[in-house]
Amino acid sequence: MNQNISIIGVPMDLGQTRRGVDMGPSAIRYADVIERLERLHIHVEDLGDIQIERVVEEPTGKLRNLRAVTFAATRLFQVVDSVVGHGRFPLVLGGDHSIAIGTLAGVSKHYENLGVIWFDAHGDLNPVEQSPTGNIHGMPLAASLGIGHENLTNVGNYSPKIKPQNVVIIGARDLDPGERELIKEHSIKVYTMHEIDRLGMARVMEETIHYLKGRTDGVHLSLDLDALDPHDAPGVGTPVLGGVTYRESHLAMEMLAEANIITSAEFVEVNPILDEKNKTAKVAVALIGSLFGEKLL
Ligand SMILES: NC(=[NH2+])NCCC[C@H](N)C(=O)O
Ligand SMILES: [Mn+2]
Ligand SMILES: [Mn+2]
Repeated sequence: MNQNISIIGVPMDLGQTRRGVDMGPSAIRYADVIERLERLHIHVEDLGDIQIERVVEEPTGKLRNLRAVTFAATRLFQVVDSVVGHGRFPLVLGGDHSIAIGTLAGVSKHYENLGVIWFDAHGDLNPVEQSPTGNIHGMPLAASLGIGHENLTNVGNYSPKIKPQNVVIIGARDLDPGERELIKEHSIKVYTMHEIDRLGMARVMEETIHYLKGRTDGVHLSLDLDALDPHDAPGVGTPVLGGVTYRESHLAMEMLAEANIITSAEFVEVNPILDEKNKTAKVAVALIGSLFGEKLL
């Protein structure tokens, strides 16, 4: 793994309607993410937070806060682009999942075939018209595939960012009808909770690593804390019962560390207002530790 990490906070909460997820980056920093990484002898620089424009907006059709979300994504794109350009590993802390639009725009410019592991209870694949909520945090994977409002698909002035065959979704258990259609239409690889239960996380990760190793030249990990079961990660805005356990998610991170395939990552949807004594931020930091090679012995 790249031993030079740049941390970028994105205090974004306008991609959904539960207040508090903008405090995610602070909560993760207070849970000692930098100290944790430095103990692994990794060089960490903290670039601080991306500025979020807070203006009252009328919804654009079905889209809530399109202007502010696009503005933040464009800023994030610029910072991530420069971090990757300097040979450093961007570690993005959210913020709601809409920020993945900017992260992927910044990362994918530097790869021919960027792979994406979307660790999430949701698909975040809603085409605008089929979105049940109008919340942009339910759309970033679609936007990165080139599907959605052009403000979102065109961040960084190119589209699409990624190819459907380079995406693996892990932990899905809540998909909207439009998302199911898209998954079928583009044959996107998905490990729902059903497959995780049947095969076990070890096999799911072996297959995922094998699949992506053969076809990609870099892999971005987009980890939504709501992939975990709400018992283990209660501080999220859209919890869904029956999720990945604390242990399974650690195993997943450890196997990614061993395989040495991850070239960028983001940890999103930590909402301290909904959390219990910063538990979810602490889980995020523990997972980041495992992703960067923390071991007991
Ligand atoms: N990043 C997330 N937590 N996304 C949840 C999305 C929920 C739902 N599918 C929607 O479109 O609103
Ligand atoms: Mn989710
Ligand atoms: Mn998500």
